Amino acid sequence: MGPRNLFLTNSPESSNDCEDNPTRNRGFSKRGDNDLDPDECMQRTGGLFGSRRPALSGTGNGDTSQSRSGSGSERDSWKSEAEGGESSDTQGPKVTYIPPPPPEDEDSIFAHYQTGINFDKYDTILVEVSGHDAPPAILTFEEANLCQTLNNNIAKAGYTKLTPVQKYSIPIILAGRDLMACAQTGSGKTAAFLLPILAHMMHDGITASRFKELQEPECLIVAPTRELVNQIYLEARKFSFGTCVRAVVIYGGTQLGHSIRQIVQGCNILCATPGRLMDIIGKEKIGLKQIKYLVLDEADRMLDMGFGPEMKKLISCPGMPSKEQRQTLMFSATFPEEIQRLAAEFLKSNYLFVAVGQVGGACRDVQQTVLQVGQFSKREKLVEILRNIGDERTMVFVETKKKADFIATFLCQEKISTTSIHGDREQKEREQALGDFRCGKCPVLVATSVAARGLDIENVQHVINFDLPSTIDEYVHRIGRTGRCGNTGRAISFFDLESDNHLAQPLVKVLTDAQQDVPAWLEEIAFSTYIPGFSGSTRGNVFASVDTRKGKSSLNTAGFSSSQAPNPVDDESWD
Ligand SMILES: Nc1ncnc2c1ncn2[C@@H]1O[C@H](COP(=O)(O)OP(=O)(O)OP(=O)(O)O)[C@@H](O)[C@H]1O
Repeated sequence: MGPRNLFLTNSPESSNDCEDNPTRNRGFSKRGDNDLDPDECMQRTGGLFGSRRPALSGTGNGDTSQSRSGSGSERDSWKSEAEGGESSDTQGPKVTYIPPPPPEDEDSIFAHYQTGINFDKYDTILVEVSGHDAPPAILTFEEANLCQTLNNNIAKAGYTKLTPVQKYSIPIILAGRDLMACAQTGSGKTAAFLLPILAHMMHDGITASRFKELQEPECLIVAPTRELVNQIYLEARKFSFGTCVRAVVIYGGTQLGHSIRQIVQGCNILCATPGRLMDIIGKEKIGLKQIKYLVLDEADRMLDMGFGPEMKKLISCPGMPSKEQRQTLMFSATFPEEIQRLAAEFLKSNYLFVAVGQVGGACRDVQQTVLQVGQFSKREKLVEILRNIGDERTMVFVETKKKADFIATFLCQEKISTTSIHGDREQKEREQALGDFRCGKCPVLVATSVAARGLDIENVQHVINFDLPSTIDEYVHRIGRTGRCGNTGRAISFFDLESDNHLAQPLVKVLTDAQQDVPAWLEEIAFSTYIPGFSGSTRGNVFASVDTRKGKSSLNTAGFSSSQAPNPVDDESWD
């Protein structure tokens, strides 16, 4: 395959890219910049430079002919989005992108990949449920007593056996309880909340219909990135196939009018990114009165200081039922303890906490390797590894959007077929990039943290951390793009002694807990880098972090959490 998707980075704007400035990356800026989902914010005000960047030249398939949006504006708060956001004619160019409609044919709707050789090993993972009066786990789909249509859809999706998080979460949700669930990446958390919610809706009936002027969905699912929210929507659409439940997705970077048109056609399950959701609420295009189920996927991310304020605004929006009157469900693979405490504000006091294996632990089906590679040797090493890998699908994570462009360009020049995804690309380009990667047209995807969480892409065999992320939780999510659903995968991380030492200790712990080899040099750095309160190796401690209501104060696998860790350079850690 020839080189594709060259994204040149030598425009004056990109060399001045403010988001590479560390002080702008953590939501502390004096300007009140809020480091929210650039997905949501960046295209609204036209960027720091007042307008979108000019089109960048490219080669290959020509999909770079789109102009790229500016970057600085992505720090704007949701309020300014809602007030003067995409829909505003006065601020920045209008977003006109209308995503292609989802597939209509049954084969595409139910297309799925095979579970891997380690799927059955899920059964050996320890599960802890805390909180009072938890209903017993179920062992089979039949025990869930779902309606025939749902059972048919489950079968068509290729699900024959429940994963642990499903065994425990489904009866809890069916019993009407609030839930915080933590389970390893790729272990089926999406179906764990979708199936029981759909079962409730089928049982209780739905009120929203296309004939109503104001759409009032019964279920609201929020997630941090556009691609993830779209993926959840496709899952909701799959499981609700043949029912009268209608799922809708709305996200930034697309035409606002398109989002509204989707909603007015009827909306029972609304999947949304926070910025677009607040826009639509602000425009009174949906009512929240009927919300019975509120789901925060990647909940720790949704509650951290990037999205947390928006989520608080969401639950205090006019019409939103109080936590006593709705069912609130939170899912993630990582759940720092201080975020768990914040979550209490959203949940009934008797919520249940399900921990499948180690909270924040890495998936054991991913073989993890950490290499000591200095900044200036990284490119050479990357090419060497990619040449060995051949055409196997690989995600390469870097720390900044600018670097994503740069590395993608570099790999294309090296004749390695590469595409890229990050928050400065137009939504159309992002979707094209993901599509090219999914179908194998471009086996290498260079990504920022925007692609770290939730994305479920078949056959990703390798994850390479060209740059390590600033937090260990982010590391766990990134490497979780491979080794999904019982399949095996490999993760290789470049550890730079100049910048990554703060990660040594939590990294050793994550490796140890996942029964991976720990390089002696890494252990040495870990021991010499003191982190107050870090409990060191806890191989024997299966639940290093648990339900915070138990009053334990041990750190989770992270040692750091996303809200407290130093975040020196990761310009999309808040995406
Ligand atoms: N019981 C099951 N049987 C077979 N496949 C399943 C089952 N449950 C989920 N899957 C499949 O496993 C894959 C991973 O599921 P999902 O994306 O929900 O994982 P996740 O736990 O949410 O991961 P992440 O933490 O990365 O968001 C999906 O392709 C999904 O369709």
